Amino acid sequence: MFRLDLQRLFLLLTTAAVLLTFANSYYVTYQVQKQLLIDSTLEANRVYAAKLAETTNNFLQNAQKQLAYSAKILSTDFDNESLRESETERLYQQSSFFNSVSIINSKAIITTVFPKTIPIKGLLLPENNRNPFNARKPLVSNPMVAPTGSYLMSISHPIFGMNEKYLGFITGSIYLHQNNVFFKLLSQHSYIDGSYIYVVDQNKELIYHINKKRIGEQIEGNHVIDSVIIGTSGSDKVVNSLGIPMLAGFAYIKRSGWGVVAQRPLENVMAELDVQLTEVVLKSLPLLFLILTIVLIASRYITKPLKALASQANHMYQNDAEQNILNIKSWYFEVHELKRAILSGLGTLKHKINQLNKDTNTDPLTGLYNRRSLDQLLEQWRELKQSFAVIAVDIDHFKVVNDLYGHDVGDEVLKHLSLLMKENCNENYIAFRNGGEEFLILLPSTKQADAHFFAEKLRVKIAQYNMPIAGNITVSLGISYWDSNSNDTIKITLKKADIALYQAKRQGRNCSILHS
Ligand SMILES: Nc1nc2c(ncn2[C@@H]2O[C@H](COP(=O)(O)OP(=O)(O)OP(=O)(O)O)[C@@H](O)[C@H]2O)c(=O)[nH]1
Repeated sequence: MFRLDLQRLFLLLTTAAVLLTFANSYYVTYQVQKQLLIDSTLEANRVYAAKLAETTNNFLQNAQKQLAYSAKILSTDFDNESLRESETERLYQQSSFFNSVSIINSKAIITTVFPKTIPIKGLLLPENNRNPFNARKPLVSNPMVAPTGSYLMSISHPIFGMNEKYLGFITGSIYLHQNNVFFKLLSQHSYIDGSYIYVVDQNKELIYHINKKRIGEQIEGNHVIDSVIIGTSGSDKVVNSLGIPMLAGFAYIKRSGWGVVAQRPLENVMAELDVQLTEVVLKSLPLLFLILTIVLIASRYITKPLKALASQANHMYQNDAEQNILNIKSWYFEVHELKRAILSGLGTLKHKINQLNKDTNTDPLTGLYNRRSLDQLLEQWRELKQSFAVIAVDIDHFKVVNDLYGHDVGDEVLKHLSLLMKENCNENYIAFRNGGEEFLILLPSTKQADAHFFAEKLRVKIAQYNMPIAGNITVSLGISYWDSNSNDTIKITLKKADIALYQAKRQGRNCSILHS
């Protein structure tokens, strides 16, 4: 089964944490910047709309002042045609406010017009265009269709003669579908960032729009327009008549009751934000990579000793395991503790294994090596061609000891006898308990005669030894010899020692016989 290692886990978690932190910062920055940009765009548009409203207001005021001045001059000699003609021309030429200037008399007849090319002189003012005539006061009209068919709006001023007699009025017209003063005034606005302005009258009709075709269009369902024509100024989000979300600033033009709106598509603002954010991301990438590299190095540094410990824990049975574990650098607390625990565990394990080895290779009663150890050692010696003599030892009439004194005393005899054999063996001789009251002593690189001499010496020592409760006992011994030149197998050699032992028994016991 696939299991993540600590380094990958560490790397995965820290990388995820770093990336999430960065992503969160980007997200928060994006949200804050978005709000800031929206707020600043709304504010910029509000200020701009207010400025344009003020400019338009000033323009209307100036235009009315000019008309008032002309009305004053005309009031002195209204019937003078050449004065009317020169005054309309002067107003048209000097002010450059109007597309045409005309004078209407008290019978609503157009008496004078400039440029003269406009064929309306002598015409009666249409009933639906008589607002300025009837109002008898300075007026800014709503857009209307003139007798010539032009879509226009007019600014007018009444003319009063002696004794406040109403003589008629003078009016300047602005042709909304042609190049006019509004275009000069309002089209200075930069359209690079997708923003634009428009002006609506009290009837929500477009008086000015960058797209001239839309002039005269009535706009419904736009809450910004609804607000501005009732005299409110401010800024807000709005969806325009084409369904495009906009950030709009709007301002009321007091003198005419119109509204000016400056707006920018939200999408353009967001595109600007995307550019800014991409720049932020690109600039933070080096730091992100640096952090991830540090994380990678740190993960290796932190997990390296743990990995080494885990690897050594899998090779505990190797001889150099302990040294390898000691060589692992434990530079932080947990690894140090873990290393200590593993070393302590290894020590306990070694001790247990030694104990286990001892238990499986020795006889629990006497502490001598058992038959299993004997077989292993003889197998080794056979491979190494190690010559040896073997002495088979058997207690004489041991049954009698058991019968007379009990099994426990018999056990004590076996223990004492084993001790005696161990004490008399030099460091090369090895004694085994072969089973029951039979023992074997292996004497490596020992000739038959020397082995026989040793057997005799041992036999005498045993015979002289005073066993607890049982007193003196005797043993019988059989000796044989093996080397690599021998025709016998090791098994036969042991058998021969056995045969010699039985020979000793038959000869009366308490003696040793060398197999011949
Ligand atoms: N107490 C005790 N007795 C044991 C043990 N193993 C074997 N014996 C006894 O050793 C005795 C061996 O008896 P035998 O094989 O008849 O031989 P023996 O009495 O020693 O006589 P010979 O060998 O002919 O001299 C038996 O009575 C076994 O019960 C042991 O571990 N403890």
